[in-house]
Amino acid sequence: MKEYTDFAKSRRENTSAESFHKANLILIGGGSCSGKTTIALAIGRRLTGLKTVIISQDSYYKDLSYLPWQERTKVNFDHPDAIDIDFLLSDLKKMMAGKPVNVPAYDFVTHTRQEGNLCVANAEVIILEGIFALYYPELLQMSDLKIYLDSDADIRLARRLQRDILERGRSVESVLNQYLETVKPSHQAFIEPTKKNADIIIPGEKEFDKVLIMLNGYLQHELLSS
Ligand SMILES: Nc1ncnc2c1ncn2[C@@H]1O[C@H](COP(=O)(O)OP(=O)(O)O)[C@@H](O)[C@H]1O
Ligand SMILES: O=c1ccn([C@@H]2O[C@H](COP(=O)(O)O)[C@@H](O)[C@H]2O)c(=O)[nH]1
Repeated sequence: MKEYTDFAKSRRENTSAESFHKANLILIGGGSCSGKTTIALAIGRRLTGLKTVIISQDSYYKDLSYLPWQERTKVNFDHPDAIDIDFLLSDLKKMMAGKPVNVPAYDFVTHTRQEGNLCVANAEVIILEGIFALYYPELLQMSDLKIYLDSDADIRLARRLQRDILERGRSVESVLNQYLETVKPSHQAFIEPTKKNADIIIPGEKEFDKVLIMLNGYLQHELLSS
């Protein structure tokens, strides 16, 4: 489960649900293990004065509980059809209108989605991170800022090997097979091309300090002065 943080006392906490202003949506796309979650959390921590929520697009993977186990493992999770985009858009629209939403929880071991325990309400800034965050046109249209994390494929694979074995119950063999069969070709076909939809492209292998100072200045100016 990714983090929800009420980073600061809301500047609009006395505002009634009916008169709630539209929340701002920041999209963070890029390849698997490019650093999307890391920078989302860092941006969120710096957005003082705004009630910020971080949503992982991974929470909206389609629930494969209807498939036999062997069939589930053959699914291409790096194809845009693997995401339940209608469900994600519906939840995001509610969140942006200030309405309460229970974000689902996705289990990478069983490839199933359950009811989650992350409840979002009255968010002022929504940060959505995911490999397809910059893919779907309707999502792009709803957003206020689009960021792409750009990391070399070999760095991403090294990070993914470590992460998937430690956190997602995979073996070295399964990570490498999945990478060569679906992750790498789908990255080239569907994810890398979304870079052109970004407002900012951030190198995902360096320290983010300078980028965060610049982004924070921009966001504080844009969001707090609106
Ligand atoms: N700029 C960076 N420098 C070094 N390690 C990083 C950097 N960004 C992310 N990582 C590490 O890479 C791994 C994957 O990062 P994460 O943010 O979870 O990627 P994503 O959300 O894109 O899949 C994590 O272990 C994280 O600590
Ligand atoms: O059941 C699943 C669902 C997804 N994946 C992989 O997850 C990554 C996306 O997550 P990141 O946190 O951005 O890395 C994607 O590349 C899928 O291959 C999975 O393995 N199993």
